[in-house]
Amino acid sequence: MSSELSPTFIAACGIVAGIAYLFLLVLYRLHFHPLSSYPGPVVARLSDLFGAFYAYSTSLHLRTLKDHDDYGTVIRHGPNKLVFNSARALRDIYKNEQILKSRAYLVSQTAPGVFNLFNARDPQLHHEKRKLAGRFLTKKSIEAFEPVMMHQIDVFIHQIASHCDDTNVRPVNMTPQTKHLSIDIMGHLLFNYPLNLQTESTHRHMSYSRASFFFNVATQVSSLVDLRVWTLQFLWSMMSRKRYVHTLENVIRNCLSQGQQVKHKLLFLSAKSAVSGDDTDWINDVRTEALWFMLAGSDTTSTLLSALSFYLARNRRCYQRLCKEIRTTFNQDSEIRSGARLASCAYLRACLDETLRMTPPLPGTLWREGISQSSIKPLIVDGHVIPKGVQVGVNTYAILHNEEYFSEPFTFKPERWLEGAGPGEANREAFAPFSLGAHGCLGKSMAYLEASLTTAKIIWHFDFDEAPGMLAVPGKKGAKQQARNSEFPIRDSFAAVHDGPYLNFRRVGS
Ligand code: HEM
Repeated sequence: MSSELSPTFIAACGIVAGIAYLFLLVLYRLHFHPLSSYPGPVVARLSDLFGAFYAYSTSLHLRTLKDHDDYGTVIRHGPNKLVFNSARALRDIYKNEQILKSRAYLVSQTAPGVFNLFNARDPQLHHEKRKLAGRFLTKKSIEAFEPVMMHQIDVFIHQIASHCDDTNVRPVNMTPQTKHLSIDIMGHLLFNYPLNLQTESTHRHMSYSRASFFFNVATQVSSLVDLRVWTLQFLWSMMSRKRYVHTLENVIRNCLSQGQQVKHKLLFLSAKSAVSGDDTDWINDVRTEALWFMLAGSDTTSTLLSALSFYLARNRRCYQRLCKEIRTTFNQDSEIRSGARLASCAYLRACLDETLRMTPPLPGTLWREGISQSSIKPLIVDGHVIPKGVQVGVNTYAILHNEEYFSEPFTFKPERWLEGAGPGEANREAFAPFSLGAHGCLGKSMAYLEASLTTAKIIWHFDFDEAPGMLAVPGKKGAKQQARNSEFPIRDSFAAVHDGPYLNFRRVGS
């Protein structure tokens, strides 16, 4: 008899060992894991692939809302993940110095050891980067930038006007229109560079980046970070990254060739001070920052503007009230700018906030985890002691539809944001579409200004309503559910993805 084991025997042992391992893992995760007492879908309690699947199908926000309805305020949405649905958890997680962005954010690294503002987890490094970038988003800097932004908004108004002259009335698809506007504005903010998506087709590929989709799928499986190959550099080289990155690189090189003054403008994206035209490291550094900055500042504002136009087209009472406010506050187009008059438009601000509530541009769960060294003080979220290594978060879409904080959450009611709104008043403590704390949105003031000016100008120049039969409803199950609830249909790709609405515009008084 041969002493060697047969390959069949080895394979059989391997299979048995594999099955035994899986069986023990299932047993452990369901019954002995520190989070085993938390409710949630069985598949989510067993594997991160649950989140990855729903992220892939771009409906994770809807699934999370449903799971809160089915299982309660705190749910287990991965073997090591808890999602909360309370205002207290928002504060405990996002305004907590003991908490960092989850390691999962590192999937957006383009090379080991290279970090940008978005994925810098080290508090010191993040603070330094935020300080550099923040200099260009202070109140004073935004005021100085306003004329440039205004010029782009005027181009936008001109584009809409070209759709409604007497001989050529065509519906406007607000999604690409607002994307082109917001990317053009970001091009000027970051590089003082005219990308001109509004008027030319050359750079329009920039409005189709799939970076945030891959980021969203990958961050659901945080163990992928350990593989280090799962970086967006790798993913983008497979997908559309090349064109986007090349465009950014060309823009940066072009700016550098224009001289020292422009270099200083660009410097805010890099902590390095020595800059020369052929400094490849510096260019890579700036490019990595610029990529996420660009996405952060353009996809989001475009969602806000598209969704608001959808809600106004569908809710005519709100539309009439906003028209009255804008057309009585401003006597002419040139009066529409930042200042006391714009600030007095309380209903405009209420419409923006209600849109951000119903259609948050970043609708998902922003994962965080405790600092690993903080072993002395246990991490507590909404009264729950969080074991080490567990990721926590509040799902933005779910909390903004939580009936406890916002009555009739699927109804567009800007009035809930007005002072003295009474019993139905919105709960501001549960309102964080820009997130909170050290990693909260750096461009919040700019986003409100851009959206306020654009909306005020649209309303001042045009009347609009939805183009018959054309209002976009992408054919996804989740989107249908939203449409039933009279919501602007979005897909969750970290940043919201959408199409439409299609609107018919007429010049006021015509
Ligand atoms: C309606 C518009 C916007 C919304 C709803 C929004 C929302 C957010 C949210 C939720 C975050 C946190 C992301 C996370 O924790 O992973 C964030 C971060 C950020 N946003 Fe915005 N944003 C908007 C517009 C803008 C604009 C216009 C800019 C730039 C001009 C901008 C720049 C940034 C930056 C730089 C960060 C990273 C901050 C940090 O990590 O310290 N955002 N934004």
